[in-house]
Amino acid sequence: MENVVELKNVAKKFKGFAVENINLEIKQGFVTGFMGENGAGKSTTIKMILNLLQPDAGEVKVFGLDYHSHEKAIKERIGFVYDGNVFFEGLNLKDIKRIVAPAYKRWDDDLFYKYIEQFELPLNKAIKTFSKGMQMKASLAIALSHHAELIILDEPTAGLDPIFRRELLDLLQELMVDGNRSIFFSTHITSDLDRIADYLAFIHKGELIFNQSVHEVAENYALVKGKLDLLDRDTEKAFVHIRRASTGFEALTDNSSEVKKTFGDRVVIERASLEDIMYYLKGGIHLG
Ligand SMILES: Nc1ncnc2c1ncn2[C@@H]1O[C@H](COP(=O)(O)OP(=O)(O)OP(=O)(O)O)[C@@H](O)[C@H]1O
Repeated sequence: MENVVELKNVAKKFKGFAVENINLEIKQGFVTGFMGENGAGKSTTIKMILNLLQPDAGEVKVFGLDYHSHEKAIKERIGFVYDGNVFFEGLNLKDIKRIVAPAYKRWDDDLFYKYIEQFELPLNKAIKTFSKGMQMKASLAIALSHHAELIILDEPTAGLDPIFRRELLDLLQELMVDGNRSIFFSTHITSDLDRIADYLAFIHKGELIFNQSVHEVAENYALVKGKLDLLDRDTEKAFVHIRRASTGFEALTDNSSEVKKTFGDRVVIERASLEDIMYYLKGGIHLG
């Protein structure tokens, strides 16, 4: 399987925060959800993938190419979608198209108008009058009109109402029918990930905790409940984080089969939702 993005040992240090030793592969032809709590380092990582921020160490490759010698070729093939002031906000979509289109070799006017119609976006109204959702759609229409193979979205659904959110997710899923397109999107809304992600990358305090298919995550991670006397220095190693109460413990494991082997039916093993995983990892020091 080919990777559209490869980060090798990537690091970036800010005052009081660091993204460290990130090894991340984004698979071609799939939707990868990038999850992590506020301030975990999602935007920082995305900016490094887009070359908007240079890593202090490590290597970033997109489509197997590096920015050093292939910046233009890479950027032609990426669409970055977010709801900020991407465009001059006094301009309307017609003006923006006039400015943006010549920058892309593969710009497709017909496709642009098709998406404008599909997204019900006004061509002649200033972008500043657009709602958050409309801005997101405008940005997506532009990314799609230059046939971007890799679409990167930074928190595309944050601040959108539930209906719009669902519409956007459906749309992203439709885009995948095309074949070799890849989508990478960051979010902390776990239901969005449940809905469309094939792979999940999880970042916590600047460290990539895992990057697995949704099936692997469902297989490996589990919530385990049992009596306190089952825990000791050795058995605790099976858990990522443990919560103790007088009535017993509840813990998250990233190695469900090992827990089954160690504890058998002396514990109750339940499916861990993505929210459970985020919650436990957030509260957790890394054991084991
Ligand atoms: N240019 C910068 N200079 C200094 N610190 C920065 C800079 N950019 C980001 N940071 C810090 O890095 C940390 C991670 O920020 P980042 O935006 O990557 O998180 P995030 O996971 O995208 O969070 P959120 O979900 O809240 O958007 C934060 O503590 C932020 O203050």
